[in-house]
Amino acid sequence: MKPKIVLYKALPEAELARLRERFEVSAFDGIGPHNRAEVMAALAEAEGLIGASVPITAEMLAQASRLRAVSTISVGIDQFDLNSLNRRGIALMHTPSVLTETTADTLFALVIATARRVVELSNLVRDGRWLGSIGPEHYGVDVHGKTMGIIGMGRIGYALARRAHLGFDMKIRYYNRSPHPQAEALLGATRMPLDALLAEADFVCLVLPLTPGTERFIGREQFALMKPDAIFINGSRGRVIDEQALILALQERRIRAAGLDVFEVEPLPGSSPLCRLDNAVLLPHIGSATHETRLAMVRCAVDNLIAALDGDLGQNCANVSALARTG
Ligand SMILES: NC(=O)C1=CN([C@@H]2O[C@H](COP(=O)(O)OP(=O)(O)OC[C@H]3O[C@@H](n4cnc5c(N)ncnc54)[C@H](O)[C@@H]3O)[C@@H](O)[C@H]2O)C=CC1
Ligand SMILES: O=C(O)C(=O)CO
Repeated sequence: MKPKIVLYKALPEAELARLRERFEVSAFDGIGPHNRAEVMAALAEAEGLIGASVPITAEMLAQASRLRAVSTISVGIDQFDLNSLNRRGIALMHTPSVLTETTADTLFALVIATARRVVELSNLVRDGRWLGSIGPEHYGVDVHGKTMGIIGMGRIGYALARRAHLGFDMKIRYYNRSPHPQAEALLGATRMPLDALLAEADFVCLVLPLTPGTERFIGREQFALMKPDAIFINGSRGRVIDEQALILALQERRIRAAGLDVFEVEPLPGSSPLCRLDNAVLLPHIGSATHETRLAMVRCAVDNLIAALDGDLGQNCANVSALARTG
C-alpha cells in the first residue's frame, strides 16, 4: 500500500502526478472552515504533508499522529509550530535557493519604485493629472552610488547586495548574526551594529526570517534612527516590524518612503492607512511569484517530500539540527 499524504495547495498536473505515483494523495486547495474537518480526518492517516501559505498549528499536528515529514513550498517556516515538529521528530523540508534570485529582483524593484516614485507618478499620468513639465515636487532621489543597509545577510540579502553593488555602485552595510566573508571580499560590504546601519543607510532593506527573536525587530526606536531621506524596504515578514510605527513614520514624513512586499495581516485590508500613503509602494507578497520560480519551488518541495519519506533529508531540511538532538 502507498503511504498517505495530505496536499493543501493546488499543484500543476505533472507535479501532482509525481506525488500520486508514490503516495495516496488527499488533495485540498487551501485549508479553511469549509474543509477543516475533512483535512483533519485525512491528516490523522497521513505520513506526509505538503503545501503553502496556511498556518499549520500545534492543534493540527496533534491530530497527525503518523506524520513523518512536512514539505512547505516556501523558504520561510514561520507558519509552523516548530516545537511540536521538533519534539516529535517530524522533518520540516523547505525550498531555499530556488527563489533567492527572483526575490532579490522583487526587492530591487521596490528600491527603484520607491526612490523614483514610480507608482505615484504612473498614477498621475493615468489620472490625467500630468499637466506640464514635472517639477521638484515630483522629483525622486538617486539609487546609484547610495548606501544600502541590509538587515539579514543570508541568501536573499547577499543576492540583493550583489545587484546593488555590482549593478548600481552602491556601498553595502549589513547587520547579521555572523559575518558574510564573501560579501565583504567581493562587494566590500561592512558588517556593523544595527543602530549604526540605521543611521547611515539611504536604503534599509529587511530580509530577516520571522522567529521569536526577530518579531517586531524594527519599531519606533529604529525608525527614529533612520535618516529623514531614508527608504525602508521589507521583504521578510510583516511581523518583523511594528507596522503601526512604520505608518506613523511615513505619515509624519520622518522617513522618505517604504516599499513593502509583506504585511502584519495578509491580504492587507484595503482599510489599512498604508493604502492611503503615496510614499508607500505596496506589493501583494510577490517576492518569488514568477512562473519559473513558483514552478521550481513546487518541484523542489515535491522532491523534498519524496526524499524525506525515503529517509533522506539532504540539504533542504530546516530542522535537521533539532532532529539530530531528539535522535
Ligand atoms: N517576500 C517574499 O516573497 C519572500 C520572503 N522571504 C523571507 O526572507 C527570509 C530570508 O530568506 P533567506 O535569505 O533565504 O534566509 P537565510 O536564512 O539565508 O538568511 C537569513 C539571515 O538572517 C540572519 N539572522 C536570522 N536571525 C537573526 C537575528 N536575530 N539577528 C541577526 N541576524 C539574523 C541569518 O544569520 C541569515 O544570514 C525568509 O525567512 C522569508 O521570511 C523569502 C522568500 C520570499
Ligand atoms: O518562500 C517564502 O518564504 C515566501 O515568502 C514566498 O515565496
